[in-house]
Amino acid sequence: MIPRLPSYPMPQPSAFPGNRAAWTPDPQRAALLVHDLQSYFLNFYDTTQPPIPDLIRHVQALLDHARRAGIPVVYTAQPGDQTPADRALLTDFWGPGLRAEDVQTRIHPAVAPQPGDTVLTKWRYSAFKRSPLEEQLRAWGRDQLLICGVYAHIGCLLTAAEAFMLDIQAFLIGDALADFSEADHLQALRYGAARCAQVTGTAALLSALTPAGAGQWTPERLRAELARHVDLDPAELHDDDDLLALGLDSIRLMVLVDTWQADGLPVTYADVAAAPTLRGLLERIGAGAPA
Ligand SMILES: O=C(O)C1=CC=C[C@H](O)[C@H]1O
Ligand SMILES: CC(=O)C(=O)O
Repeated sequence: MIPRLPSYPMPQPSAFPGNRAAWTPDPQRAALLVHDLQSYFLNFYDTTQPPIPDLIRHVQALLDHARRAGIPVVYTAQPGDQTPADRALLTDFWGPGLRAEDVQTRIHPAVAPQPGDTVLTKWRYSAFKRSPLEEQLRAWGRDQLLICGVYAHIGCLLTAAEAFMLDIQAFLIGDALADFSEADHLQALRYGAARCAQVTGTAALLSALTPAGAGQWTPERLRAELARHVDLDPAELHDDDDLLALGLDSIRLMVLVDTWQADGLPVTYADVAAAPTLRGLLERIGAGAPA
């Protein structure tokens, strides 16, 4: 009952509507919602064509950052073979829905849940309906919901609207959504920005979620700082050298971790002790492999 969905260019932040609210995403208040990115819903697109590759790439970036920053990740996924009683009026609009086959119900493998993520069963357009989402957010002490996934003008927008009515600040990540058409996508963003949500883009959101000091710890600065503490010239410190074996003592390591944490880096002493190399540290803070 869902039509074949056309390719259209992923809306760019320059085309996003102006926001009525002025909410600031906060890594201590936010949870990331990956909305219904199941193969069933994506397979109505040619997933090799826009907007899907951008959608997947942006959701991957959001997931990587959220998991590194300790922002809870929540997925919603509809069950297959829903009974008529469970599905109720959805059947009148969308037919019987997903079959209970992994090839339909699975979250797209490129953005699959990982240990520590939360996966909620989705029963209605809004992710809050017949779900513990609200209770879970309250339990986490989080009142911001960062929304990505499909479909923008249906479940993503209505979840944002219900969040708004629950006094939860909803952020529609405009270039990490997909919809039935470009017009539907843009209309969802316009409605959200004007009535119930903050519209943002992936890059701007990730920047806003990255504490100010974090960007100061470039790979080069980290290499120089670590080399200094093991009496080496930076060029002599190799990416996979064991820093503890080179003489970095535990007290010094704790001081370094305190400094990095104060600058907003999502790194703990245990992280470094588990992978005491420059490469391990850079991967942990999301700076990728050393230059
Ligand atoms: O089959 C369904 O349940 C649906 C199809 C398309 C969009 C709706 O949000 C979803 O409920
Ligand atoms: C995909 C879907 O279930 C929704 O948009 O609500």
